[in-house]
Amino acid sequence: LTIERIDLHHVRIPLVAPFRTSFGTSYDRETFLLRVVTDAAEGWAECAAEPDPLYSEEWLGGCEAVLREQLVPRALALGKRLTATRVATALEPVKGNPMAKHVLETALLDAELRAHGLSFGQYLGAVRETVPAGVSVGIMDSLPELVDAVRDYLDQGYVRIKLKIEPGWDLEPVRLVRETFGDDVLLQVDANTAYTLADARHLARLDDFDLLLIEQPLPEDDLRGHAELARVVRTPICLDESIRSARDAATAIALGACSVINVKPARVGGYLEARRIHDVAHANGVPVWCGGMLETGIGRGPNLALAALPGFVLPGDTSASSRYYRQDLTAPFELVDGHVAVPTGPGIGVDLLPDVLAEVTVSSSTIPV
Ligand SMILES: CC(=O)N[C@@H](Cc1ccc2ccccc2c1)C(=O)O
Ligand SMILES: [Mg+2]
Repeated sequence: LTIERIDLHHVRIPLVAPFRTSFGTSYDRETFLLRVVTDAAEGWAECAAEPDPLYSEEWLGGCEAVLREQLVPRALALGKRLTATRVATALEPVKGNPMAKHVLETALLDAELRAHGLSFGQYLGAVRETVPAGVSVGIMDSLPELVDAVRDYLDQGYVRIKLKIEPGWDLEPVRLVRETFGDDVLLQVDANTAYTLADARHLARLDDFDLLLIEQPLPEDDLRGHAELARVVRTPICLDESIRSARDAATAIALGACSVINVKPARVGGYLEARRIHDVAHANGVPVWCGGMLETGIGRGPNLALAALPGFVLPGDTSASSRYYRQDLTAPFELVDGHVAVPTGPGIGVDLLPDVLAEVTVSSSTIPV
């Protein structure tokens, strides 16, 4: 492939409802889409970062700068030899910055696969045509509002409920959801690093509620703490922010820091590394599931292809478009009998709706190639 043009489309899309986590509240999704025009086809990808570095150390301004100054020049240096796999290798000398790497690698992979008429599912090794969808429920202003939200999602058919928790909003909401909706609902929690090892005995009280897992209770760099916690808490520990690579996955598994992994391509630098994490976990008998970052259809499409790999045995956060957006940037992903269909078209298998993109675009810019 030869890169002919790269442009960024900064978008701001209102969320259907505020989304509150232990690290903040979002009222709309602000991000950029990267379009790469090559001699063979065009590719698109969505940056998962937010305006502020609260989920991880990356943020939109930083992603754009590192793409312009570091990543795109290294991809261009490949000239005609450029392929998505070669770009992934060319970007390795650049430390960190996985979300910035993910958006460039994914756009190039989209272009490459479209040129070959291959879908992400075919390329990654999908074994299913639909995947069961879970839903991530934010921290609410009151318990009744939480119950209403969970009831609505269950009525829509979501097969798993994930509750965001933080100190002061954990045991009560979990107990109320369990009491209200019964023991059969698949239920898990996500703390986004909000606790410390000093909270171990408190977190162990969640064992009464038969949760599938407790996601990222401790800081992302506290593998030892998660391993200690796993000795006190019976509920399986799942890591999200702590796992940046297949090597991190191997380390966390070996240390007993987790027994489930939330795989997010944007957090690990792209789909190639995400598949390696799947392979490492699968080889160790550790279940994985596909996490989400409030993606529009541009990011949701390839995530669904990943979620269809054999080791993705737990419902992911691959919710329908309507979970976050009244109007998605692509044809909406719908929940049908608790499942969402894996795109079958070439590349990411979705196409932007130009008028919707125009409506939510704040600005566009070009990266010199
Ligand atoms: C679906 C889900 O819970 N995702 C992340 C948290 C997250 C990620 C990115 C976000 C961007 C804007 C607002 C909230 C966000 C929450 C998680 O699993 O930890
Ligand atoms: Mg998480």
